[in-house]
Amino acid sequence: MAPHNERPAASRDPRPADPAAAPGAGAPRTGEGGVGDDWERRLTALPAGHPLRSEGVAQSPLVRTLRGLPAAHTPVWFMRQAGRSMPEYRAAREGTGMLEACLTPELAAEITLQPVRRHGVDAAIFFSDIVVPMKLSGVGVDIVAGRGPVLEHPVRTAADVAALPELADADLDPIREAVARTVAELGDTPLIGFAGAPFTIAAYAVEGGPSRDHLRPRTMMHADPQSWEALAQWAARTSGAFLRAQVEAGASAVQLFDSWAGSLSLGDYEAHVQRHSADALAAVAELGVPRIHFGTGTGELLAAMRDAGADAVGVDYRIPLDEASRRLGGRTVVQGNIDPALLPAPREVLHEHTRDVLRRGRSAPGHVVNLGHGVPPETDPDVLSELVTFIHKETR
Ligand SMILES: Cc1c2[nH]c(c1CCC(=O)O)Cc1[nH]c(c(CCC(=O)O)c1C)Cc1[nH]c(c(CCC(=O)O)c1C)Cc1[nH]c(c(C)c1CCC(=O)O)C2
Repeated sequence: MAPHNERPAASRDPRPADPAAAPGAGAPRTGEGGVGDDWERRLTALPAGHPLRSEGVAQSPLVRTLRGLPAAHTPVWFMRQAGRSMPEYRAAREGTGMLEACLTPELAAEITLQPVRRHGVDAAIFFSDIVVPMKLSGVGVDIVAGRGPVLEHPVRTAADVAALPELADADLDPIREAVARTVAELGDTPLIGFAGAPFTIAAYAVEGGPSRDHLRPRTMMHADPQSWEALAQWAARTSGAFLRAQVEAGASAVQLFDSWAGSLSLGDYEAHVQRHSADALAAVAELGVPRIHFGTGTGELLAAMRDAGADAVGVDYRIPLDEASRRLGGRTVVQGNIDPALLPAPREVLHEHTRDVLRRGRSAPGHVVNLGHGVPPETDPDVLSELVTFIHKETR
């Protein structure tokens, strides 16, 4: 790997940078997990030959930043970077259903690699979907184009919950194979694995499909707390196993997507949701990979989401990163939060907004640039490539 220019972007880290330092060599910033945690100790459970054990991936801007260490530049990747905005994605997906594509290892690996090749982003995100582990366990679910996940039978009663099939370890083999194929091509670029958080998974299960306010799962947690508990535990086990399979096969970081947690009050989040997300994140704790926790509309939940066991918190476009960092006590790495609405704006407008995001991100102990939510399908892919170059130039 080329030696890194170790000058921190905005001298936000007063410690001298040492490019030869082993992971975890930095002085701890906090004593309770998150930034500055004892990474080296946490690596011991990772399989031999794992990419995170290589110098290239361990010293990559994404991994260093998520660990709270200074990096060569501010890393950037985009949620939904693999998808309909790219002509090569549309070509690869031609005639293949979404879930079928996710479960064809060669195709899933190829699609995962496409945005890394095209945009030069600092991470790949595994091409799959939050409902894939549900599908692999045997639940009747499909992804309907333009709509999202739809279940054959919504899960609404104690009997529905009791009938949910358990995911078997061997069910995850196509995931392991796709991840292994992907990391074999990625070199020093880390792969981010992901899963849906229990609330977001349960929201699809109880509603039976996409919904706006997620009323049914929110009703269930109060009206039938036992069923809610059993459903959320099932979702945490299933998502946890999905995360673990990706990490063991080669993912070097993970993101838990609680996309719909923004419909919850802080009280409901703490009483009925947080411990289940903590269980999902705990499934990879001993493997030592950095963990990102993301939701939309979750400005009130940021600290609670961090406390579920995350090293970094993803922030949507609704609150600025300096305010997010303040709510996190200034001790947690943040990810975000370019407003996807600005992608088609004139270049100077997008650049000014991006500079503002970078400036505000400097108030946190680390900043990974992302969008506030996924790449809209109609995005001009050249805008994303140019944005990556711009961010790297601004922060080198
Ligand atoms: C809520 C959610 C889902 N899936 C996901 C979430 C959490 C993130 C978020 O909040 O957006 C997660 C997801 N889905 C997909 C990825 C792949 C990696 C990446 O980010 O590049 C990831 C991380 C691929 C996908 N997942 C889906 C697509 C589009 C399918 C297609 O190309 O036909 C992709 C690329 C389908 C999907 N799957 C889901 C929805 C709402 C949709 C959109 C339906 C549509 O508009 O057609 C459920």
